[in-house]
Amino acid sequence: MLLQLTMLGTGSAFSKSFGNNNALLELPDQQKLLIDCGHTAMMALHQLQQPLEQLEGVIVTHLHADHVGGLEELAFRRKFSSSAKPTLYIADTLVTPLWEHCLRAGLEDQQHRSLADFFEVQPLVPGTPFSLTDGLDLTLVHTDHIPGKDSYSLLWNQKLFYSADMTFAPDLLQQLHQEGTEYILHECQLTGQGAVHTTLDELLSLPASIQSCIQLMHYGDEQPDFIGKTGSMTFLERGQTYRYEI
Ligand SMILES: Nc1ccn([C@@H]2O[C@@H]3COP(=O)(O)O[C@H]3[C@H]2O)c(=O)n1
Ligand SMILES: [Zn+2]
Ligand SMILES: [Zn+2]
Repeated sequence: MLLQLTMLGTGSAFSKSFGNNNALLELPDQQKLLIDCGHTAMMALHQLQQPLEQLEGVIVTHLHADHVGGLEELAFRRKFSSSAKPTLYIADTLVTPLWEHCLRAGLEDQQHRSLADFFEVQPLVPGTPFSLTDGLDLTLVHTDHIPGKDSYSLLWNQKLFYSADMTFAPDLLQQLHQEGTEYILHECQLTGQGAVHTTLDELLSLPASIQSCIQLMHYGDEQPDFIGKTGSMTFLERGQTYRYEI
């Protein structure tokens, strides 16, 4: 099964150079899904000349603006075009907070009173594989990010791990590696203490066999200073397409 991932952006939350860390995923059955939809996602799709009408859906990892800030525009533009509602794949724990705390103020009117007026909502049970299409399972893995806020990483067929935002979890990465995960797309804070993110120094402390599986994303604008300083780990780049056999 070949997964094709185009990075809409690879930057940290406040990056001005790399855009929000969001991706366009293309499945073997031609379905196109967004992985997160931050406030720069709509511009990134426009620049890639990717029509919104061709998106089947969006997967949401957690409720920060660099991951959900573009959902209002997506919802409005799909509502007022003739295309079908996009499917929203989201942890069951985040369905109500997404509407009540993020989207309701902008989207609600007398005719549109819930998330289901804009999206086909597909709640996912964290830890339970969900079959997206024949031969492709997505599992949400609850990972630590902001204390008290639910946040999820994505595991595809046990082979590809997409961290989204998380603090360093060496035991999880070790376990995934032992269970056959071949690709780890990991967020990376390049400077400072890793209070709510994983730092480059933490990733560099991992065994070499795990580092060789890692591609770095969600990095700050200082990234050019770190080229050549990440061991065998490479940087994912904005606008580039990557292919993973999983
Ligand atoms: N407790 C917190 C909460 C937020 N933040 C910063 O805000 C950003 C929100 O998006 P992010 O990509 O999760 O990165 C967060 C931190 O930069 C932070 O540094 N500490
Ligand atoms: Zn983020
Ligand atoms: Zn976050």
